Amino acid sequence: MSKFENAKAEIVSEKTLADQWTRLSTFEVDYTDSRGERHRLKREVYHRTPAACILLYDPKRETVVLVRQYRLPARLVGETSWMIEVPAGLLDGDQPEAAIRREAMEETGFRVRDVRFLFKAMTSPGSSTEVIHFFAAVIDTSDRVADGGGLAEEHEDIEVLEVRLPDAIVMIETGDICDAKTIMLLQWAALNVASLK
Ligand SMILES: Nc1nc2c(ncn2[C@@H]2O[C@H](COP(=O)(O)OP(=O)(O)O[C@H]3O[C@H](CO)[C@@H](O)[C@H](O)[C@@H]3O)[C@@H](O)[C@H]2O)c(=O)[nH]1
Ligand SMILES: [Mg+2]
Repeated sequence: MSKFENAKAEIVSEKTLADQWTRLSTFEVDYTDSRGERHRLKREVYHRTPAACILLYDPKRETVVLVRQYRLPARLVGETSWMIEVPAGLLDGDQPEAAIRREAMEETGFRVRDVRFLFKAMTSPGSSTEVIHFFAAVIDTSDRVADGGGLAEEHEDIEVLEVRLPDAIVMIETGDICDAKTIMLLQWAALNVASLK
C-alpha cells in the first residue's frame, strides 16, 4: 500500500500570469498530505502543448540523423546556443505519428516509411505540461528527398547532421549532446540496435 492512499489534492483557483507563446498560470491547491494534514499549495504551471521526436537510424551506415538549431534557454544556463537534438516538433493539432512524419520531412528532408511508437514521457512534470511522444524509424540514403533545414516562413535555421551512433553516444559523455529527449532516444538506440533493421 502506498503512503499516498489517503492523500488528496483539490484545485481551488487558477490565475493566468502570462498568455503569449505559451500560457503560464498559478494554481492554489488544497493538499491533504500522507499524514492527513491539509495545506494550501501554490504551483506555477507552464502549459506546453504536446510534441513528438524521432530517432532516424540508418543500419547500413550505423548513423543517426540529428539537427542543430539555436536554443535561447540553453545559452541562459551556459550551454552552447546551437544545440544538437533529434528531429522534433509540436503536434500543432495533428496525431503524433502524422506530426513526426511532417517534422522529419521539414527538418531533415527524410521521408520516413515505417514509424515505430516507442513511449511517451513528461519532460518536466514539476512545472510543465509538456508530453513528448517518442518514435523510431529505419531510413537509408534513398529516403532523403529534400534538404530539410526547417520552414523559412518560421525563420527555422536548422543544420542536418549524420553521426555514427557510437560517436553520438560519446557526445553525451562529452556534453556536446545535452538535450534530454535526444539522450533518451540515443540510449534507447544503443540498447535496441539489433531490432533496428
Ligand atoms: N513567436 C514565437 N515563436 C517561437 C517561440 N518559441 C519557439 N518558437 C518557434 O516555434 C517553432 C517550433 O518548432 P517545432 O519544430 O514545432 O518545435 P521545437 O521547438 O523543435 O520543439 C521540440 O523541442 C523542444 C525543445 O527540446 C521541446 O520543448 C518541444 O516539446 C519539442 O520536442 C519554431 O519555428 C520556433 O522558432 C516563441 O517564444 N515565440
Ligand atoms: Mg523542431
